[in-house]
Amino acid sequence: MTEQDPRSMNVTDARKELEALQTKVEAADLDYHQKDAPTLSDAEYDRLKRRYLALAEAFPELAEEGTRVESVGAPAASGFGKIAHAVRMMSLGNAFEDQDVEDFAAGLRRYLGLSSDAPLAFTAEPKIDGLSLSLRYENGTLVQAATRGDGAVGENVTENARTIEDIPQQIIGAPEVLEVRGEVYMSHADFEALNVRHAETGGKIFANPRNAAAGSLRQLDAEITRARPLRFFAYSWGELSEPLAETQIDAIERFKSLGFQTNPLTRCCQTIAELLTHYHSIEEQRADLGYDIDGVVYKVNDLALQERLGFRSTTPRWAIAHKFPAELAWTRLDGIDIQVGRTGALSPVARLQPVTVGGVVVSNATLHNEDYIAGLDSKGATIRDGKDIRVGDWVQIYRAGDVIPKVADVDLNRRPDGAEVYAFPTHCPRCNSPAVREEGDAVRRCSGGLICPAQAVEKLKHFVSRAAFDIEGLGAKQVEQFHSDGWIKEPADIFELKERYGSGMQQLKNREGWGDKSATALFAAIDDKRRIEFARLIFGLGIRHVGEVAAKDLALHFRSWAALSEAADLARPAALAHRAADEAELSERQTAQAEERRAKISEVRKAAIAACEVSPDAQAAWDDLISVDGLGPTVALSFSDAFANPEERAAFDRLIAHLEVIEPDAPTEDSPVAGKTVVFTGTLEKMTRAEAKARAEALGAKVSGSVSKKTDILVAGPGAGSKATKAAELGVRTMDEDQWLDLIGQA
Ligand SMILES: NC(=O)c1ccc[n+]([C@@H]2O[C@H](COP(=O)([O-])OP(=O)(O)OC[C@H]3O[C@@H](n4cnc5c(N)ncnc54)[C@H](O)[C@@H]3O)[C@@H](O)[C@H]2O)c1
Ligand SMILES: [Zn+2]
Repeated sequence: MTEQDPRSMNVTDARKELEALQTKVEAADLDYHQKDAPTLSDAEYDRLKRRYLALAEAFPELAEEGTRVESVGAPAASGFGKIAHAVRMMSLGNAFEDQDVEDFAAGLRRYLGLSSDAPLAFTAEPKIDGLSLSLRYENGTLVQAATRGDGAVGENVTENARTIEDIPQQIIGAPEVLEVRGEVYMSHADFEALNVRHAETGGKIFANPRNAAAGSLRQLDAEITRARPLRFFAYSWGELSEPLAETQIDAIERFKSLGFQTNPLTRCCQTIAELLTHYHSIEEQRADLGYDIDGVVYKVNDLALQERLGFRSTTPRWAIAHKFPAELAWTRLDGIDIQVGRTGALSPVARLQPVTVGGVVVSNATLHNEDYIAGLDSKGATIRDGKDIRVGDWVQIYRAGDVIPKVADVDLNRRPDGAEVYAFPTHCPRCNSPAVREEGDAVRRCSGGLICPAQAVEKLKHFVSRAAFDIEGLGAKQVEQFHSDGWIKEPADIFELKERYGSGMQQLKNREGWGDKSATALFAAIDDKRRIEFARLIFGLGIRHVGEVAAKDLALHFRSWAALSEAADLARPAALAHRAADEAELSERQTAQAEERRAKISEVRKAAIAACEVSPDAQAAWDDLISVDGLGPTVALSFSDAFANPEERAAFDRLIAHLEVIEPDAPTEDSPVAGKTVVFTGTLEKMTRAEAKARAEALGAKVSGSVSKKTDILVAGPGAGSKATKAAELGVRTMDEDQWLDLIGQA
């Protein structure tokens, strides 16, 4: 089950998937939060939700079209009185890998303008798997208890909460108004005893302690709750008449002194390394705790910083839940399928005896590449103790977070007799062309080019994807259909669909899933894209290594198709010389002695280039090409290869004949910042970073991410850190946001 990268998706496919996800997530939310009877595993639910969020983020316009706006939990169930929370109750963002935690902390530092070595402490505490509850005390007396509900309005469970021993009815020395928040949960022992009792008396059997806790608290008759052994940990707060403390950890201490249970594994950590150590220590104690936890929650300790960081729509920016990894499972590898990608890459996929991993049935998993199967990493070092993977083997499947399941390990004890070493195909399984592996490339590629149907379909999918031509009504599925019918083989064919098959549009209208309206709409959408921005066109060609950024830079630099293809032609001899030099360098690397290597290599490169007798014009064109922002020799070479390939070039020409290219706006040359290198740092208040960059570039400035001697201007907002220091050292002109806007005449 592979998921398509949202960035390469078409709006039609995205809408469909979003709608399907929305229906599933909403149903699961109701089953879980309202009925306390989940119909999906948490891992599967999390996967759906993350996928939903990733798509909604990539296609904000779809989220605005009325698809589900993100929310917390589920609305309060009918039957309960409703309580509007004075301060919203939130969910938590998730981290799965250590890297996610590093990214989280780095993001906070950026947001706060803290340098990477400035102190930033966090609390770490178990994430209790129960349900959250908000308790309101006025003048020390418990007056109200509410569930989270949808975050804004919860269910009134005051009478139920009064039956829980861990929840004090009276507290002494508290602020006049104090809302204590925490988790209601049930211990393993109590959960089991409850189910045994219910089995005897014919009561409801709960699937897990969380459901039992939620089902027990959310009873219309509080006397039923009284008979259920619920517990409560305090970890947070809502409305307060005066501050509780200055730090998270002191606030927890304060709860403790007021008579609440707080989790004994709560710690304050000074570094990420400390957080991770504590995470692993909690993970080790997990089985012995006697209650369910599903991760560790990290919170910024300084409450003033929490305040500054604030909230996103449903989660605080200052906290994250570091979830425990999804389970592992063993199963049999029944076969290895080879998928062929857009650039011909052959990717091995494990076909598995279906197995449940973290609540999801997995029947496919990635095997990465040839070396991975053989037991090697990209540098040739052994992995899995050098064990290779063979068809028939028992393999361990690992699945965490959003990540596609992967084959992680092999059980040699269960290897069937006669299992053979896997021979990676040397020919493309789709077109039978030789599959070649170049020096330094981990991937073997089909050399069939345009004759390979697998590559052709992937290229077409790329062509209609969101960042390229983004043709409404023409998603991956339609492209596959049209290609298998022989209607479209290459991008140019899309623009001939109407002439070829459109007379009366009989053919299309008669197809299943199509009608008069959708066929007409499709042709209109195609016509709409006959005028296309230059950068989208370049990206849509699907040249290896030429991504969105390189395409934009090429478009800005060359401005017209004629100039672009002319540059490719002119630079070709120098590109070939560059390749010859690369090859010479590679063989030299294998022989030369370490000390002499550098000098030797540059000598060998020079000789290889000299042997190619590159004209000064060609050299200048090549130098120009690799100097295009962010391009460099690898991308430039791949670009040059594409244009020098006669079949590909002919396909480009056929496509261009249908198009009118919209050239990018010329940057202003007479602006005060034209040609200047600018760096933005700190918090910008009047524009986003992206806006600031776009405006500066439109005025002919170059925007860079780091301060160096080449920097002309540093625009520093509040919270600017090391960049401002460096600029001062180098004597770089520094100004604030207003001065900058003044300078560019946009104050
Ligand atoms: N299986 C299903 O069908 C299904 C459906 C909906 C939700 N879910 C589960 O619920 C989760 C989403 O629910 P969510 O929005 O409550 O998110 P969440 O449970 O992942 O995280 C937020 C919650 O963590 C709790 N929490 C526990 N310990 C905490 C601590 N020390 N500090 C702060 N908060 C703490 C709070 O109640 C808070 O509301 C999903 O990840 C999924 O696992 C499952
Ligand atoms: Zn092929």
